[in-house]
Amino acid sequence: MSSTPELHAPAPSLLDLVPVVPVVVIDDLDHAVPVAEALVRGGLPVIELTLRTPVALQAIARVAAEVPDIRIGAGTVTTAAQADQAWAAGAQFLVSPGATPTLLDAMEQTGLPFLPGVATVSEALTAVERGHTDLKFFPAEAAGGAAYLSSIGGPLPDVRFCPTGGITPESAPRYLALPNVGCVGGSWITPRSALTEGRWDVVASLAGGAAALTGRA
Ligand SMILES: O=C(O)C(=O)C[C@H](O)[C@H](O)COP(=O)(O)O
Repeated sequence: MSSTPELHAPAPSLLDLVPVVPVVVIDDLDHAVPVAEALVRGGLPVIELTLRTPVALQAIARVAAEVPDIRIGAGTVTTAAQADQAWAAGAQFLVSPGATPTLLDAMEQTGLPFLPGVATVSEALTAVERGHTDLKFFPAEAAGGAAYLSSIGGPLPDVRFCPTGGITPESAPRYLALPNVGCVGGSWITPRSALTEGRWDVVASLAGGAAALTGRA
């Protein structure tokens, strides 16, 4: 019997999907699908929908069901229960602003890829001890910015980050130029005013600008 070797390409890291992961706050459930569609149109087929509003889980479920072209994740996962709820709603990845052992347990148990949040070298080492080398650096600008990440790249050569928090289209290239940064996160792509006014064209245009960002300033 001849056998064709199957190709098992490793799933790309969450850090290598897009240069900027849009961090989105949804107040009105009806905004979820048009926002996601606008991001896809603009060239950013990834959305981190934060669990900060009462409709967030429903919004994740809706996007997962109705916008197949986007990779939908849950952000602001701060409790074990939220990790489970996000998984059940259809989230395809999880992002947390920090990481406790309980939270790491819960996120691991979902089987989803996730980015645990860290702000210090010790926190990063704690995550690495558990096998997690793709991390969120939060709050990026306040915790030391690109200079901080550059400094810790020597002692932590195997760790890569998605810095998030206070990053702008102007500062993003400084981060993206670092070898230990795969992407950045930011909320500037989906301003609240654009959502409340239904300006999906604005979201698509901001997504287009973010999708074109690189480490070359
Ligand atoms: O909600 C979370 O899980 C967070 O960790 C916070 C967000 O990532 C930042 O609020 C986004 O930062 P901005 O682009 O400065 O708005």
